[in-house]
Amino acid sequence: MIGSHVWVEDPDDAWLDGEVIEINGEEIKVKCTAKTVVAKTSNSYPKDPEFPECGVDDMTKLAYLHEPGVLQNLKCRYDANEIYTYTGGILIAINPFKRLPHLYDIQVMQKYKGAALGELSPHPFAVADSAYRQMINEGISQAILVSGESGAGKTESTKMLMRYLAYMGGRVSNAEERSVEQKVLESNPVLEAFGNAKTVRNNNSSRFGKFVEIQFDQRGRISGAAIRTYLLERSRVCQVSDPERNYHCFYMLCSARKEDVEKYKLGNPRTFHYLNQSNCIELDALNDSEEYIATRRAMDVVGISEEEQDAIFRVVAAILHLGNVEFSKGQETDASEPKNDKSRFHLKTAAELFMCDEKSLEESLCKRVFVTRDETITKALDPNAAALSRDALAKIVYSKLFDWLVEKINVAIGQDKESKFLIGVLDIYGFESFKTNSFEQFCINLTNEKLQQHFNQHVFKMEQEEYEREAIDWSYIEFVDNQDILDLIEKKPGGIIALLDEACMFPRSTHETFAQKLYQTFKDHKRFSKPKLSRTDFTIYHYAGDVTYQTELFLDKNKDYVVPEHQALLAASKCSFVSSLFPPLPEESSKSSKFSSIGSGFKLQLQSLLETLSSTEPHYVRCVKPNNALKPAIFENNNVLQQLRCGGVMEAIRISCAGFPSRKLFHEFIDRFVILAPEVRNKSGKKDDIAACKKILEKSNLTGYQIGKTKVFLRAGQMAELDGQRGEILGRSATKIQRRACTYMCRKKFVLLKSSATQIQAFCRGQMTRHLYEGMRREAASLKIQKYARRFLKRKAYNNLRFSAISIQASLRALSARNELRSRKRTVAATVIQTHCRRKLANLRYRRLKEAALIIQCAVRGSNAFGELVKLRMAAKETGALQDAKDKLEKQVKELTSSLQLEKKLRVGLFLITLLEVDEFITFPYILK
Ligand SMILES: Nc1ncnc2c1ncn2[C@@H]1O[C@H](COP(=O)(O)OP(=O)(O)OP(=O)(O)O)[C@@H](O)[C@H]1O
Repeated sequence: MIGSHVWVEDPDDAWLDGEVIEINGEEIKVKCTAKTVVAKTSNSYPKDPEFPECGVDDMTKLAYLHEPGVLQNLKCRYDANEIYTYTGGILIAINPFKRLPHLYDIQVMQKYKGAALGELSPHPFAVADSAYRQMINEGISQAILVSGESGAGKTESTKMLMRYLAYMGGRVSNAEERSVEQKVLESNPVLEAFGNAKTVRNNNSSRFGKFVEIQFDQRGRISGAAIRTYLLERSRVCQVSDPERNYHCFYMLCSARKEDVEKYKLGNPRTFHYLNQSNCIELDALNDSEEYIATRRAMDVVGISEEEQDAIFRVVAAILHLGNVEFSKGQETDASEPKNDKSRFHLKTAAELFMCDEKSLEESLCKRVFVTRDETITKALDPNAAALSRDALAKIVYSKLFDWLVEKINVAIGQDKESKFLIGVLDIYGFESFKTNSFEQFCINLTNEKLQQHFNQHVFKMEQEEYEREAIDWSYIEFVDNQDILDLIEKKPGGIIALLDEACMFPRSTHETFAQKLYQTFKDHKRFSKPKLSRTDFTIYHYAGDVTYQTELFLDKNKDYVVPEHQALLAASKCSFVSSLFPPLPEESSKSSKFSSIGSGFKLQLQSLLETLSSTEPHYVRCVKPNNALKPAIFENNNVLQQLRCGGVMEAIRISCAGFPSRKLFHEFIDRFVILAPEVRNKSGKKDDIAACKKILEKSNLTGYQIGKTKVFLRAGQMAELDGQRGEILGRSATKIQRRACTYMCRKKFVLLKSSATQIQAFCRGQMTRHLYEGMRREAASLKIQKYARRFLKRKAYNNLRFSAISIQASLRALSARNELRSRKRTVAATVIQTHCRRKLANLRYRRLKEAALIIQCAVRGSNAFGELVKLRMAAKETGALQDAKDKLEKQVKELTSSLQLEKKLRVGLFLITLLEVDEFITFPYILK
């Protein structure tokens, strides 16, 4: 319809959404954001107008379930850092390529503990929890299969699953002895150092498959564990393409502490042929010297002794030196010998490190011994063959070393043979299709075909078989069965592996003859083809896509036999560790064919793995790599879609939604959901069971379910719906029980508190009364004391006052007596003084009077004399008798005054002068003489 919104296919972006602007018969024109696209109506899908902004956490909840809808959902969740999404029971994990620590901390684990799958956001913890609970509740072993292409995040997801299982089933370990789960988790760095390498697809790619089996005891506690590894990529030891790296341990050892580097005669990794074939030596995010220390620490933890560690790294160093031994033509025809001194040095060092004989090492590389019925022939190898022999030795030693490590870790962890259940976690390489695909890809893809079949069987095939068995009404759901591909590869006789083994056993076979044989045998097989332009390649139409394999190295890589010369050489090593890697072969196998097939061995390993898996309840985690740049926040639609298709996720969604993904046996169903219709309880018999199930389903208002012969079949989401209703009722009941329990407990507490309170009160009151009484007593006592004190004080004050009064009186009396005495004395004294004074005054007056009388007398006499004098003077003057008169006067004055004091003399003088107006000049000299 014009104006409606649809999804249309696009070669670049897989799916584009836009508005229909034109319809021409079978074709529609759609206006998308960046361009206008013309597409077939059949290739377009309607867009959900009410698509939730943050998507849905389970694809089966999508209203419009189609490829673009799934993609849109994953993309919008990925953009919001929601990297996990369910597809029914499958967990899709999209690699965030950035750390999201908040998703994995201990609080998150606590949250997921016991929560039903789907109750919380999708998470590996939820998958692990569901597996753990199923194991405990139903007593069935579980398996969690983690798959995805290289770099999709399988190993990281596996670590999360293991951490959660360790959290749930872990024991409290003491400080000295580490628990099983700790040992399992701590063995990771060792396995990663020796089994991981940088590839184009992943900087820390596991180059081996891993199945960790965690064993539990009856009580659900971890009691043991075992690690099984699959098909380590051996060729990497001697062949590295740019920009990849060899196994991490080689670079770590070259960056080890100085004394180790010197001990193993190592140095710059670029000087070693096995490392310098690629330009990539260092990794940004990986510090090799720190990793070396971490690896040694992890080795300590898993119980690898110091001597063993030394031997392990000696072997690693020996491999590097071995790789530097080059060969040139020897003196004999077709013979070879170490090329130069440098090669000889490395050969000698390798022999020293392996602790074997140098000459024997050289011979084991440059010669082959053939034992025929009649004689033993020694054949020299040409330089090329010698180099191949050298590489074969390096590879076999490394792979034996890796196997030894795995075995050692297993011994250190310890298995519980008595264990009742297990949870296996499978972290195995995903489907691979490169430009050149060799034997490794062939084996890896076989694994994925096998696992896909397991998945098919579980999700689809068993589903359909069950529907038929249960005789329920279902429309036939087609699914892609890959049994024919498995037959093509592993059928015995006649499958590709069988033909390869055959070719390996015929000395004259080459990869060309092998390819021809394949073409002949499978020319009509619909899953096999011969590429037109190639004479030795073959293509298999795998479930996940077509892969063309190059057969060149198939024969070599399939041969898993230790060259007897190498075996003999290293078995004779003086180092017990090295010789233990090559224990003597049993008589039989050394006599019979030296060949054993890696392909067949691997096939058997897979068979055993699948047997284990089929005895477990599987859970699936599909890891998806959103881009090839290994960068965060880039979501490449085409890339993701391809992986979803390969992982069978799209098919699973389709089937899951179309069929009945949830089912339960009647009694299980009733046990679980009887709470929804309690009235059906206590009825027995099959008929009753069916009626009870129907009743429960009716009451829960579900439609579209089916009742089989023994089970109830539910459509996608219905189990969750029932669980939700059950949860609600249980929740309500729990609240009721809680309420009762709370009331009971509160009451009990209350009564206890009340009686305690009464007791306390009584006690307090008693105490208080006593205190009061004592207080009062104390008060009374204090009043008495006060009274006495007051009395005492009053008395004391009275006494003081009395005493003071007496003393004052006494002192006053004394004072007045004294004063009286004094006044009397003073009166007497005054009288005496008065008398004395009067006497003195009288005396004085008398004297003065006397003096005055005298003076007056004098004066009178003087004036008389003076008068006489004046008369005399005048007479003298007249008579001349003045002088006589004068003398006379003077004499008289002298006489008069001589007895006088100076003052009186002066007064007389003055008197004379003033009264008598005597010339002072005359008077004074006389007077004063
Ligand atoms: N959940 C995650 N959170 C953060 N980073 C992750 C997560 N999952 C994966 N990665 C990143 O992606 C890288 C590749 O992941 P991982 O090694 O688990 O891939 P893989 O699928 O095991 O690859 P291979 O098959 O090559 O071993 C990790 O080194 C890590 O950087």
